[in-house]
Amino acid sequence: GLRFNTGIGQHILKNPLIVLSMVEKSAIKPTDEVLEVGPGTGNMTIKLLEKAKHVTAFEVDPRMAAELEKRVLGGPLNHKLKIIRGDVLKVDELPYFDVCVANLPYQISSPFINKLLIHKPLYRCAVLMFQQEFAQRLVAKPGDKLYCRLSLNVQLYTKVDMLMKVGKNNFRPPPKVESSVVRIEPRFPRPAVCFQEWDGLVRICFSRKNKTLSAEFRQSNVLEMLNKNYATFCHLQNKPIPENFVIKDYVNDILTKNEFSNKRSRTMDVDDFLRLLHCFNSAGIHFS
Ligand SMILES: C[S@@+](CC[C@H](N)C(=O)[O-])C[C@H]1O[C@@H](n2cnc3c(N)ncnc32)[C@H](O)[C@@H]1O
Repeated sequence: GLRFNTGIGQHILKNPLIVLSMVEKSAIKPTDEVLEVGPGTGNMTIKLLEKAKHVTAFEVDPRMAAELEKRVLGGPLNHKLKIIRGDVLKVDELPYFDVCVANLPYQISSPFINKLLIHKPLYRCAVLMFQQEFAQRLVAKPGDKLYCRLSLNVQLYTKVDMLMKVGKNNFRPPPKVESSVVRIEPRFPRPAVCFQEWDGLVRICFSRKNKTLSAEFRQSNVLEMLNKNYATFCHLQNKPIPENFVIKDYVNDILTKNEFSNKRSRTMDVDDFLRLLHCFNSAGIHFS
């Protein structure tokens, strides 16, 4: 048998009920193009192929890719499968897909989510397995202990739901921590916000997340950056920087005027952050 390399997240789902449940939750139609990341030996791939029109599977381990190929070769599902041998993170853009289903290697959770967030073509949903705590951060709401920058970035572009917890003994070899499956559905229309600006703001607001916004924006490194960006902004607009301009007071005025100074980032939702970003940007304050 194959030896599993846990260094690249090889924990094979051995419980067929979990595989079936993930496939069922993804509600694949016979016309769907499916993207799978890390098919491994193909336990889930076979089920996806039975439901979908076509499956594209990225697999970085050539031994696994060979195993999967052997499994479908000569069978009725073979023509529906395209195996891409390589690292899914190394492609500039993900291929087109209607549904993405993956028992992801945990090492690539964050970078893969980021790839999904910048993926512009509209897809129906992604049903993904993560480490439990990572999944809880994705779905966390304002006030929750795990609410963080990741929650906001994901919830800006998508609606995320927790589907099920999956104990470690459903995998071979069992990982160290529990897992969870989430369902991600892109928001339509896609919010028309500059992601660099958005993420720049959220990053500052969560740098000391239990403080008030006015405290977050009193940090000298933050003020220095905003001052530099403001100078660039004025230069690009061909406007002189106002005489006696003090970034600290300017930022504080914006926060106060818009009733944000005493708010705390951990209680603010996506719409609050969008409004805050708009207040700053329309006053010439930029985060990227
Ligand atoms: C958690 S296993 C899942 C295997 C199978 N889908 C299952 O559920 O039983 C993760 C798989 O992803 C592959 N993998 C790891 N990093 C990858 C990457 N960057 N791109 C593509 N595949 C990767 C591993 O070789 C492994 O087969």
